[in-house]
Amino acid sequence: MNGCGNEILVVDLRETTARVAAEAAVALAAQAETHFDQIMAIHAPKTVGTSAYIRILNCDGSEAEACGNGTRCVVQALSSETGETRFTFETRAGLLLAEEHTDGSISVDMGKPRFSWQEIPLAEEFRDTRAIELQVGPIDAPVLHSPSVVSMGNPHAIFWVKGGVETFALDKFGPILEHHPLFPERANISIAEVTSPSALTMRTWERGAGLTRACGSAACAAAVSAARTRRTGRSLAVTQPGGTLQILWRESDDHVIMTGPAEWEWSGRLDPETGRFRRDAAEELKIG
Ligand SMILES: N[C@@H](CCC[C@H](N)C(=O)O)C(=O)O
Repeated sequence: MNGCGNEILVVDLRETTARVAAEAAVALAAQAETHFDQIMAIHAPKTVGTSAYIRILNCDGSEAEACGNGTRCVVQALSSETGETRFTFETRAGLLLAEEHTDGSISVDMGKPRFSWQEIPLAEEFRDTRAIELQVGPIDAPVLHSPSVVSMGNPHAIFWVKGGVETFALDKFGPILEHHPLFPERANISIAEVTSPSALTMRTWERGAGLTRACGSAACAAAVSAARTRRTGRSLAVTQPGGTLQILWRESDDHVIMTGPAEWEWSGRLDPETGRFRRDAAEELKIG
């Protein structure tokens, strides 16, 4: 599947106790046909009242706490199977509520952003995480500097730019910043440009996945950071290379609501331990 071009492998493990091995994820990511940004592994619920437990893996085999685009894909896969439209998922980062609307768009309640340096986490104390001391390029003429940092369950840094997000070499400085000692759990690195009080454009170098066409949690992180730094209001259209997400940072309960599309592409059978894979004939079931 894909969510705004973020490549997602949804793996249905509800009927088994098997888990996707990190080696299997790396093997799948290495093949053109099964290359993905994240795996969303759907497991039987662990907690009464939840629809499923979701384990998220990046293409380097590491685990992530949150994946907004992948969550919309899971909603679409499960709703096309069951006809249900509202789901509560459990992840490493807690509970996520999600809903499919009648027009096919899907909203995910991504929870509350966290701003303290310990929660992001950062390796050293920063009292104000709206703009921290970190820069790329010469000390007296940095190319990028003073990112906003926030946790959306997973760690994000957003550098504010002008003149077009595509003009910055994110492929070069993304991996360096992802592994910067300031981020003990690494970080998702984005560059963002505010284009109006209710819109921004951005690109993201994802932790564990590299350059992607979209990142839902980064879109939330950028929207919240833009509002928090008074660059925009709290309801924004966030455009990434793969498409546009609508992000609302709700005043009433501090939760961030992400709304956007999900698209089914094809299905197959997978050995979660080895990553061995066989694509289904077109007429076979999508999931299950
Ligand atoms: N593509 C995702 C984010 C996936 C996880 C991220 N790479 C991490 O390790 O934190 C999204 O849509 O949110």
